[in-house]
Amino acid sequence: MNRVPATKPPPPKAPVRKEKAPPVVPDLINDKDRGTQYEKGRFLGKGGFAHCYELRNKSTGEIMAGKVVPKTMLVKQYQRDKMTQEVQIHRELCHPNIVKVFHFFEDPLNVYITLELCARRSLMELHKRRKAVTEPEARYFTYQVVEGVLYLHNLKIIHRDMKLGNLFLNNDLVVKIGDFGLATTVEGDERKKTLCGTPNYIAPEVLNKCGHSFEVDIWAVGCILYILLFGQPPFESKSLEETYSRIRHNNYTIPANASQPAASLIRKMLDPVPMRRPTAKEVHRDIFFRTGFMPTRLPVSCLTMVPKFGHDTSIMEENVAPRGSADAHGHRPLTGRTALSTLPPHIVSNNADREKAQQQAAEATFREPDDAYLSQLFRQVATLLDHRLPAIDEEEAAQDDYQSPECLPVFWISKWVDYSDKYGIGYQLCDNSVGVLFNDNSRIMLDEAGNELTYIEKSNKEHYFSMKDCRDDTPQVLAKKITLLKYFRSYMNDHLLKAGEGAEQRAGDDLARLPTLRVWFRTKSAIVLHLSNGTVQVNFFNDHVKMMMCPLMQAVTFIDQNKRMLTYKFNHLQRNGCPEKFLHRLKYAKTMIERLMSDGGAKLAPSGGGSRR
Ligand SMILES: Nc1ncnc2c1ncn2[C@@H]1O[C@H](COP(=O)(O)OP(=O)(O)OP(=O)(O)O)[C@@H](O)[C@H]1O
Repeated sequence: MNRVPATKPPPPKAPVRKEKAPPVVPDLINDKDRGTQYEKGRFLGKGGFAHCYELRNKSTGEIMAGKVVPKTMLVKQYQRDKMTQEVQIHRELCHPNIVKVFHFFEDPLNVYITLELCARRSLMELHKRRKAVTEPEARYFTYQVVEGVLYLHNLKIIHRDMKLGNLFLNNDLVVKIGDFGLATTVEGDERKKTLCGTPNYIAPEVLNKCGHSFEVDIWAVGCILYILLFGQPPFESKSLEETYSRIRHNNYTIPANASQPAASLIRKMLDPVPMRRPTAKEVHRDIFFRTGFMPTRLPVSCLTMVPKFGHDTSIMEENVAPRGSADAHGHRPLTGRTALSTLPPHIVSNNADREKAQQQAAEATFREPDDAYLSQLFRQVATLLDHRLPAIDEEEAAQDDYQSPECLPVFWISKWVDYSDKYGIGYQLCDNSVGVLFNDNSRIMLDEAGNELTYIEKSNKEHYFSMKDCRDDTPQVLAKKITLLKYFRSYMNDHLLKAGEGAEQRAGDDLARLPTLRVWFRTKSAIVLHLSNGTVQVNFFNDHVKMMMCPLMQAVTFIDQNKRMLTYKFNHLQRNGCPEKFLHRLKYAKTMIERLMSDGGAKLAPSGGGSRR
C-alpha cells in the first residue's frame, strides 16, 4: 500500500532511532547456586538499565518478577558497585509496602534479581489514566507509602528516589516501594553530601548541595500526595531551570478546593527548611489519615475510573417514578451523575465524610470530557499518521524491547452479542463483568460476582445498587433490563470464546465503577466500540485481529492472530516505525474515530455482516 500520494515527491526516509541493545534472555533461566530454574514469561517493561519479565519457578510454580541487567551494562566497577549496593540494601527489607527481593544471581550473559510481582504497574500509570484522584484514594495510597517510608527510616535507610513510577501496585492494589538504586544508609547525624542521579521530586537542600538526610523522602511524599490530589506536580513548569527555581523559592499553590487536613499536611511536608518537616512517624499519625474515608481496599477499576463510595437504594429512572425520596436511613439520594447512599461495611466513617466523598466522586465524573476523550484520541492518531513512519518488520515490532506493556488497557471488551434489532448490545469486559447498551441509550452493568449493579440513564445519571437490594417492587422497566442483562450474560458464558484470554483478571469489587460501552457501530469489516473511560476498540471480522487505543496512555494494543498482545506508545511508533499491517489498521481506526465523533451520542448504525444473535 502506498503511504504517499504519487503526485508528491517522497519525503526523505525517516531515520530509525536505535534503542540500546536489549538483553538476550534465555527462555529457561538457571540459578545454579540454588539449583532453581525459571521459565521466562511475559515482558513487564524496561527502565533505565533493567528489563523486567514475569518468571515462573519451574519446581514450585511460583510467579514473580525478574529484573534482568545485561553484563554489558555493568562493565565499569562503579556500575557493579552500585548494583551490589542497591541489592544489598533492598534484599534485607521485609515489609508489606516494600517490593520483596527474593534472590540475586547471574549467568554468563546477565545479572538477575527476582522480585515480588507487582502486576498492576505503578502509581505513574494510575496518574496518567486518572490525573487527580479522590481524597479517599489519595489517603489510601499515601498512607501505605508512609508506612513503607517509616519502616525504612527506622532502619536508617533513605530511599532518595520516591516517585510515582517507583511505587508499584500488586493485584490487590497494595502499594510496594521499589527501585532502591539511589538508596543509602545513614550513620548517626550524618548529612549526605552527594547523590548520584537525579531524583524526580528533588528537595531544595539537594539542589543547594547543603547536605541532606531523611527529610528528602518526606519532601517527595509531599509531592506525591500533591500529584495524587491535584493531578500535577507542585513545581511543574515548562523548563527544568524554572522548576528548580520554583523549588528553591518554594513557589507552589494549593488549589482552593483542597480539604484543610490535606492542605495542611502538604504544606508541612513541602517546608523549605528540612528540619521543620515532620518525621515519617509524625506524618504517619497526621490528622489527614485519621479523618475522612480510608478504604481498606480499592478495586482494580479505580486504575481507570473514579470509584463509587456507596449504593443507591432509592432507584430513580427516567419514565419511572422514584420510590420515596429518602432511604431507610433517612438519606436522600443525590441527584446528578452519581447518586449514592448506603456505604459498604468495610468503610468506617461518619455521615459528613461519606457525603464529602460522594460529592468528590460526583465532581470528578463531571470533570470527564463529554466526548469521553474521543477528540483527544483523534488528534493523537491523526498526528501519528501525519508523520512518515519508518516501515519496520512485523516480527521486529513484536520484540519485547519495542513494546510498552505498562500501557496495556485495564479493561477491554472480550465478548459481545449484537441483539440491537430488538434490545441492544451485550458485552463482557475482560474482568468478566457484563453490560448492556440498550437501544434507548440507557446502560446497565453487573460486576463479575453478580452483586454490584450500575444503571446509567440516557441522560448519564448513574445509580448504583446491590443486587441484594433488588426487591419485588423494582420498577418494571428496570426489572426488565436486569432480566435482559442476565440473559445476555448466560448467553455469552455459554457460547463465546474470550478475546485476550489468559491476561490478568480480578473479580469486581463493591467500590468499583466499571467502564461502560458508550457508542458502537459495525461496518462490513469491523465492530467499533467506545468505552466510557476513553478506550476505543476495533475488532476486525476477517482475521480476528483486535486493537484497543487509549488516549490517556497515548498507546495502542493489538491482539494479533496468534493472540499475542502487542502494546505500543504512539510516540514510539512515530520515532521508531510501524509495521505496514498496523499502519493500515491505524488509518482505518482514524476514520472510525471520526465517525464515532460525528455519531456523537450512541447512534446505532445499521448492522451489516458479522455475528449476530
Ligand atoms: N516488581 C515488579 N513487578 C512488576 N513489574 C515490575 C517490577 N519491577 C519493575 N517492573 C517493571 O519493569 C520496568 C523496569 O523496572 P525499573 O523501572 O525498576 O527498572 P530500572 O532500570 O531499575 O528503573 P529506572 O530507570 O527507574 O532506574 C518498570 O517500568 C515496571 O513496568
